[in-house]
Amino acid sequence: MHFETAPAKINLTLDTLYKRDDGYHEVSMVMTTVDLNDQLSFEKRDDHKIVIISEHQFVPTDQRNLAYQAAELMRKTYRIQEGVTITIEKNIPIAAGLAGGSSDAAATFRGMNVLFELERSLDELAELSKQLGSDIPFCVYGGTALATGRGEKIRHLPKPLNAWVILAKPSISVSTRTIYTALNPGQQAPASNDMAEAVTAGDYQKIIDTMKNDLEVVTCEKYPEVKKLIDNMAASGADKAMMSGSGPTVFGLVQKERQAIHLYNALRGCCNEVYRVRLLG
Ligand SMILES: C[C@](O)(CO)[C@H](O)COP(=O)(O)OP(=O)(O)OC[C@H]1O[C@@H](n2ccc(N)nc2=O)[C@H](O)[C@@H]1O
Ligand SMILES: Nc1ncnc2c1ncn2[C@@H]1O[C@H](COP(=O)(O)OP(=O)(O)OP(=O)(O)O)[C@@H](O)[C@H]1O
Repeated sequence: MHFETAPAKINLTLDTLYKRDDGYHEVSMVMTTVDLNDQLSFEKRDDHKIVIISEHQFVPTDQRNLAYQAAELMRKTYRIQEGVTITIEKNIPIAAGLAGGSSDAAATFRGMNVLFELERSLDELAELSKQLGSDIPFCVYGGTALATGRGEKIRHLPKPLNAWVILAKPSISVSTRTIYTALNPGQQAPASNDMAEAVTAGDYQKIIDTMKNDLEVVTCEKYPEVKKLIDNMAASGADKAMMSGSGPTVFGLVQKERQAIHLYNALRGCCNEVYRVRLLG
């Protein structure tokens, strides 16, 4: 039996540069992990099957699960004969913009690497993983990174300084594809290089001043409750409130624990799913 932790990620920046010929968007973004984690366990089986176990009612346990797809790809690539049982304890909200499924897939690449004693590098696993999703290579490494291309090219950054993150998820699900499809890219000046500098310098104020997400305007137009939540979080004392990924989760950053408790309690009044976590990066 082997265990892996799969953390959620937030985007500190998300610049959309242009639409590419392959249908994806060229992006530049700074991503960092937070301590809201799924827990996965991996156990060998004799019968060649990939079995996903999850008690969460909305987590698919068949081929639609990204962890299943990762296990299948690992088996094919490294000619693994045995099967695997993957148990997923789901704590990251689903379809939330927090890369929950991508992080489970990434944990499966790492977990099977250990379980079957493959001794492959994280670089090799990240390279393999990109065929399943743009966010997965980042999740293979975790930490903090500047991601470019369609999100799969990773430049590691140092851990950002300590900060509290309040996450609030409205009770709607947002399709990443739908949001990218409605996007008009390249409308705002890119901020990710400045964010990479701010993170490297450990400059909290510059991090706050540089945060931006080009997908926010698209999601807010379709779902006005997301915009309301961002405004509510800012009014309740977040140093900066912004949407993560394609949404609908909104997060606010603060530095002091008492501010974090205050913000958490304020948000609990208007939103069912609220989490108080820390930057892990
Ligand atoms: C919104 C983010 O989560 C920010 O980190 C990512 O950009 C999305 O990453 P992801 O969920 O891993 O996305 P994928 O599974 O690769 O792609 C889902 C859909 O999003 C769109 N997509 C995704 C990434 C990208 N750079 N450009 C795109 O246009 C494509 O329509 C694609 O069909
Ligand atoms: N392991 C998994 N956990 C959760 N959802 C999964 C998983 N595998 C596949 N899915 C499917 O993927 C869809 C998106 O879920 P996920 O939680 O990964 O979204 P997300 O956090 O918005 O992802 P991203 O931020 O990468 O766009 C869900 O509708 C779900 O059916």
